Amino acid sequence: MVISLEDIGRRFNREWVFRHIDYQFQTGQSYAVLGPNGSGKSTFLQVIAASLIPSAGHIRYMAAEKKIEPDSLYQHLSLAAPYMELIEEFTLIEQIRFHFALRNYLTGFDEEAFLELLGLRHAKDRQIRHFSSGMKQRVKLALACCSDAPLVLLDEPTSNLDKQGVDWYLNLVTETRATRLVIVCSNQEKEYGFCEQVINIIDYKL
Ligand SMILES: Nc1ncnc2c1ncn2[C@@H]1O[C@H](COP(=O)(O)OP(=O)(O)OP(=O)(O)O)[C@@H](O)[C@H]1O
Repeated sequence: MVISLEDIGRRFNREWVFRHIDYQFQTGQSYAVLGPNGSGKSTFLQVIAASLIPSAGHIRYMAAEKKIEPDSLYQHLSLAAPYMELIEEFTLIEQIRFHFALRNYLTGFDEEAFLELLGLRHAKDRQIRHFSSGMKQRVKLALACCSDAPLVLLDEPTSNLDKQGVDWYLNLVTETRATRLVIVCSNQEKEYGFCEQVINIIDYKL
């Protein structure tokens, strides 16, 4: 997959969050989008995900040499973000089965391998609403990384994770990021150290 940004910007009312970004994202590379709180990382990720329209410029998506329209980009991406909710009424196994009824597993995964990797087998019949925030974060990350999508977007991936959870996340990404395009929004080195490319959103303020 290739994502090309041509002079894109996004503003809310009169205030530009970022402007004049020319950039190209390519499969096989991982990218970190950095910046302090409120600098615009999540806004940028939502523009990449085509859930927010850029206020200026153009964004183009290509996969397997075919153009993808922004309206159908959702079929090619998976996302884990603080503003993305799990279905609290479902048990874990219901959540997993619901998700993978709509998306395919990444090659090499099935329900058994997914449960093994998630490490929450003991809680598979517990409702998500009774999960701790760290357990929910693990579920979100595993669903995003183990879905068969060429584009993986991770916003603040280690929020609510303890040291063991951070190590688990780093293993998950290492196991699943080959041959995909991964974009991580972060302000913590521990969660993006594996990224080959870095974008500082504060470089695009004016
Ligand atoms: N829907 C919206 N309407 C108006 N302003 C918004 C909206 N969404 C975000 N903003 C503003 O855009 C700016 C960037 O916010 P954003 O959430 O993208 O930052 P961030 O870098 O992801 O922050 P954090 O690290 O705290 O998550 C902030 O000033 C925020 O108030």
